[in-house]
Amino acid sequence: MQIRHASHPDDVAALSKAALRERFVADALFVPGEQVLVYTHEDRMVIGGVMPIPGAPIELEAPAALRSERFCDRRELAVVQIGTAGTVTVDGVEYALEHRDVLYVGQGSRSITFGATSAGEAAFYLASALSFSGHPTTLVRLQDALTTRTGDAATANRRTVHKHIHADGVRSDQLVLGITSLEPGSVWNSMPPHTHDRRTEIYLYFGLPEGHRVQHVMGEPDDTRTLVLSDRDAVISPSWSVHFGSGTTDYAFVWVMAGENQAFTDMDQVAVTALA
Ligand SMILES: O=C(O)C(=O)C[C@H](O)C(=O)CO
Ligand SMILES: [Zn+2]
Repeated sequence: MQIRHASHPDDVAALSKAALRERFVADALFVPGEQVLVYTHEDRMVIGGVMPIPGAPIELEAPAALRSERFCDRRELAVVQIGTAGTVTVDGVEYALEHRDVLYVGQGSRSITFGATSAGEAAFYLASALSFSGHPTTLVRLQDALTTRTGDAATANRRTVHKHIHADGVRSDQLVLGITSLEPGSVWNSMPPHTHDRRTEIYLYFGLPEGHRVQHVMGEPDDTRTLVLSDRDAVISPSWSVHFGSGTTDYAFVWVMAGENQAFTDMDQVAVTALA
């Protein structure tokens, strides 16, 4: 498991592009037949990718750095299907996840196994935070997520926000998670920009066609840096950082937060004219 240390905003200005990526970007998460995990000390979140292949299920292992017998001994976990089909079996109960379905796995779950079928690619994105309550494991299908449309085509940011795990939905201790999709012709996500000092947020961009990129903006509002991201790259936003970006075409992203509260609206918006 890769380890990313927590960061101070003053560090960011002096970092080279390569060092900025090493601190905040997680790429190559999706490797056929493997489990790839990244631990960030920002709110002790873990993200990762698991890509089983048909006939070779993968059981989630607790990396040594967690010092726990099982992954969910002290953690809750969200599993997002960004491929097309596959199964997650939690303590003997099998859940079939289609594209953009999310499985919330409660703390205390013992055995978590990822499987693929011949029906399509199984690409599971994992996001986890500390938890001690043992909330029930629950499947949230895309069509059951809380759905809102926001933004404006005139400013190229018309998008649909699906909230799968949130304060008024599936119960969790920390995780708040959803999927946002840009409409054709719209490219700017998360406008107007914002920070939320009480939560870390991680984006995983996906659905970005070959030959396209997202220019992701991070940093304190008055001292931003950009990162050019590819399909299936994740980027960690510490609580002090804005997190927005523009693609060379439309795309989608999984956003997941953990921290002090689960209040989606607890954010400090930043006027575009205040960015530097
Ligand atoms: O497009 C958006 O707006 C978002 O998806 C915003 C994220 O959900 C977010 O940053 C929540 O804090
Ligand atoms: Zn946010």
